[in-house]
Amino acid sequence: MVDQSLTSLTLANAAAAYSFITSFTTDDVWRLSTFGILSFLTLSFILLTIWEYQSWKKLSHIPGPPAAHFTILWLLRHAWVGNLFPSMVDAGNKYGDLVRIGPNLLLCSDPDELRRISGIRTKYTKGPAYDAGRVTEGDPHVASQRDLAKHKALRAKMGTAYSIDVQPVIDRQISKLIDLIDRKYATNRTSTNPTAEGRRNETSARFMNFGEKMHFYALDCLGAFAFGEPFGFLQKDEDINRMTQINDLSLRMVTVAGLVPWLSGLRTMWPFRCLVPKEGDKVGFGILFGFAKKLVDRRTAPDAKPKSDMMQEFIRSGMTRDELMQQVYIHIIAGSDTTSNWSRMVMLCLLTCPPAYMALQQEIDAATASGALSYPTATDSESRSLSHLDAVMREAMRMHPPSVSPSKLSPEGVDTVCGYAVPGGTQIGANVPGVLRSQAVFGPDANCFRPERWLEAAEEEDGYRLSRMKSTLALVFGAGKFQCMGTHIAYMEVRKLFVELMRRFDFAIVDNKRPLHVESLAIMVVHDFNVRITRRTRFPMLERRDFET
Ligand code: HEM
Repeated sequence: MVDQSLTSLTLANAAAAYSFITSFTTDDVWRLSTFGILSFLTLSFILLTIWEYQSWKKLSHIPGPPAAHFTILWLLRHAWVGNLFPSMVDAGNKYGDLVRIGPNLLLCSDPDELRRISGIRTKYTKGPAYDAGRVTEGDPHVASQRDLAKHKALRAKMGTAYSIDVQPVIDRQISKLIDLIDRKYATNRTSTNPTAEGRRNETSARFMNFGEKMHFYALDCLGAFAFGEPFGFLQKDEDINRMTQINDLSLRMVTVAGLVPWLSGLRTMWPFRCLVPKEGDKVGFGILFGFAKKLVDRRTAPDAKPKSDMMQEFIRSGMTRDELMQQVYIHIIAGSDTTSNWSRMVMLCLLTCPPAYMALQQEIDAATASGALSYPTATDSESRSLSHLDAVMREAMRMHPPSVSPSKLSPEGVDTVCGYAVPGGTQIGANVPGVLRSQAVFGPDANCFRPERWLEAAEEEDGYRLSRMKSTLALVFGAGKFQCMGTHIAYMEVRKLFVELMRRFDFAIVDNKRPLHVESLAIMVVHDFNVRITRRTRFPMLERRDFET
């Protein structure tokens, strides 16, 4: 009975509602929907304003470009057009040691603060920008690992691999490069060939893309000391599977994803996941996945013969299969663009500064003549004794750092950075390009490429200035618990390479007006760095037996 009356009541209500709705005219519907949309927009606007105000207020006491207080677009614009490092230097010069460059992003140019932020006992963690460096889902590689405990454990497992002797394999890649240059790109300064055609062939202006060859060299070194064999870039003298080309193209997206961290999350969603490299791709990074899988399968097979490379040490340290695969990715990402950029900038600085070029050549010639440098490749300790080479390498890196580290995340509570209160959860980036132009550390001519500053500082008795210059430059490799693990390897690769290049060849710029094209992203990208190479007569080239073992 009760049920029946309820049903009739509900039906009566529904009928009333229906007749109410059907009594609406088109105008009523139009007015109602306009009202709904306007209310929604007003509410969204109010919430957005409150959110913007709170986010602005949080760091409003820290100076910076006005637009950067409200939006990351200021920084994105500089990154997108490949002008990231110069804009960082400018911001530091204009606004001081701590600058607000985004609603929740600060840029610090004080070397002591940067060392503290990354120090061994720091409570700062890796910020969300590190997610942009992740290659696959699952556990990240060491560089993208943001969990401090997991990061520490992974670094500990990796430690011994970095103490293996990488010198012999680096020597072989240097010899391959020298041989390639000699066979394919170098010409003679003069020729005694009896025919005009012969003379032209021996002296005509061929040129080599130095930037590209440096990438080949760095990748082959990595392949050889990390995974037991070079990738073969130098041997084939070609961009195998367009690896370097696609790498360069992807760096713009990686930089943008580092500045707008939520973009990294999109790669797992449709339709973006279709664009992400995957195993089975015929070109680019996808090839890496297949390579990593095959390599790890081969090296962990029960009948695998142990090798003396880093991978063997990683296996010995008890890494899981996934961790071993991640090692392949991180080494290729961390160790190839960076080192090749350094070599490129050393060459650029030498070519555009004749006194430095001549002084270095004389130093290497004198050491060769006195028997202080071995043949066919000088040892690392012999190369270390070349003080001018050391000064040129450091000065080139100071003027043109190869990369910048992603920003760190401040701990809970309030920290004081450069005298400003910084609330927890704020991202702080290192203005390394700016720090390296510090007049307080490097002198009033810090904007000038002048390797002599390192030699002068080395002559001072107390050693204070030199040690301050060195520790400030070292920030290029990060600091403390986040510091680069391959610093000594990068130094060795570049130092040894330049001894052998400079004693065998002379180099000259091809396009004097624009020697190269640089895109300043989170990692510098270099295009069209063409050089002309002539053989020097003083020093013998290589025999094939010198490197085909
Ligand atoms: C000129 C050459 C190089 C430069 C400028 C450079 C720079 C850097 C920077 C800035 C970081 C991040 C630091 C941070 O998170 O604060 C890093 C991390 C790393 N680099 Fe390098 N790097 C170079 C060469 C290499 C090489 C040759 C290798 C390997 C053979 C390597 C292996 C690593 C690894 C494994 C990490 C991750 C460290 C961690 O997160 O604990 N790097 N590097």
